[in-house]
Amino acid sequence: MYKVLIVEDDVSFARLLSKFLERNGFMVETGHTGIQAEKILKEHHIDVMLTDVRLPEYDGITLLSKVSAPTQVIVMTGYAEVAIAVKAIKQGAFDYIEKPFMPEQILTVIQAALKSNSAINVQTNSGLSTGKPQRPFLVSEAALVLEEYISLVAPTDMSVLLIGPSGTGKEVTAKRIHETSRRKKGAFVAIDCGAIPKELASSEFFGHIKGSFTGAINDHIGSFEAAHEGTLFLDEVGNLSYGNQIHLLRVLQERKVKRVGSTSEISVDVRIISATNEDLKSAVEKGTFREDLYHRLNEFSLQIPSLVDRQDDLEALANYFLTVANADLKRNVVGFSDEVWEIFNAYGWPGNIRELQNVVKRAVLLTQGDVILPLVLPKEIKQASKAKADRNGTLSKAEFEKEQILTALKRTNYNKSKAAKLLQITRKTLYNRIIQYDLEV
Ligand SMILES: Nc1ncnc2c1ncn2[C@@H]1O[C@H](COP(=O)(O)OP(=O)(O)OP(=O)(O)O)[C@@H](O)[C@H]1O
Repeated sequence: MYKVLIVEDDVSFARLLSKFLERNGFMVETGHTGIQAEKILKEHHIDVMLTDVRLPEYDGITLLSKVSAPTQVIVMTGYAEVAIAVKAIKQGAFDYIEKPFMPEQILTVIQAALKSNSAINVQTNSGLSTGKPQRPFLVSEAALVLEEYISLVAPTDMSVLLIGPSGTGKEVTAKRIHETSRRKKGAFVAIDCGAIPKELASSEFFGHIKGSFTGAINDHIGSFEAAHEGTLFLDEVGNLSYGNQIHLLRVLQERKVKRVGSTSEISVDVRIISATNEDLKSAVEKGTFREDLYHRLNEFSLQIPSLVDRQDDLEALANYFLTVANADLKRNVVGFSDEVWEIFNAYGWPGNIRELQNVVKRAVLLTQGDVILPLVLPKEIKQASKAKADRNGTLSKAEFEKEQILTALKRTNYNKSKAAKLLQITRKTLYNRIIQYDLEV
């Protein structure tokens, strides 16, 4: 979780801002003066500092000089304090924001600051150390909405049903809910309901005692008991047999389990998160999935988007998997060529995040030089993206150029010098094109 330091002498505004950022998944520290902020900076790792310019003791610009990398600083200025904002940026602030601002505006600036930091980390990690990043910094609309829902539902004990295609990160989401819940000290136990034979499901869920059936050579703790005071993740829940659905429902109603072969009941305190990649509602209509169980599991449902529906996360995810693969394979690959990004952006990723992860790892393994080239990508990915490019062949030259410019700007976080470099044109030409195409940047 990223940590933000708010330095603001208006205590109620600081409190409001802090609550808003916490709801959006950040950890927050607050200081009301420069001296308090300095102390916090010494004691905590701060990813982003948001500071007011007008502070008691000394101002935000002086505080800026006491901050060192990798903390990014965003200065909050009053209306018409542009000169101060410019001074702040010259002295190393990442950006400034004029008060009053909309909550979404501050989120966008913080995300941009973190993104520019994560680019540095990716390079450092892939080049110099083997440390793996904790998780990628995702910025798509879909990822932000998902994060918001996770932070709302995690502190409750509601049963959550995760719905989404294979490889989209349902288990990762279930773990995040667990880790940000009050149950985080308890176990996270995952069962793949599609993988356990029907006749062993009871023993898997509820345990058994020695001798209760052929092959039961020892007492066995079931997943419910193992997840006591923690979270039980039921993957592919739609694959449970009708009989096992009845057993599961009974336990969820009574919160007690009986090991197979035993008569004594054991109380369990378990939160259930389940996942499905099929339409459970239609299974209910067809009568293959019990409606009462469906409602028990679905106190809150979350749709996990396909990778193509969160295209803005592709770059962060690919860079993240590059860093992880470098660490795993002890390699030093530094990035992807422009052609590879084009192929990645055009491809449909039917296997979603898992497929991207596998493609990047394989590419790292096959790469001889510093940069991943199309050469090391699987043929089907190149073919699919070529077909898409051919279909787009009807785009006019101007439309094509416009798209290229927008992609480059997005990829460089709207840094025009870097975008021009990427496009292999001069800054002046880029400015001319922005005016010519009336691009909002
Ligand atoms: N947000 C993420 N950040 C980093 N890695 C991720 C993220 N989401 C998914 N992954 C990776 O993608 C792979 C697939 O994720 P996961 O197993 O959670 O998907 P799933 O939807 O549960 O898949 P299935 O339906 O096939 O069980 C995993 O290796 C996981 O580590």
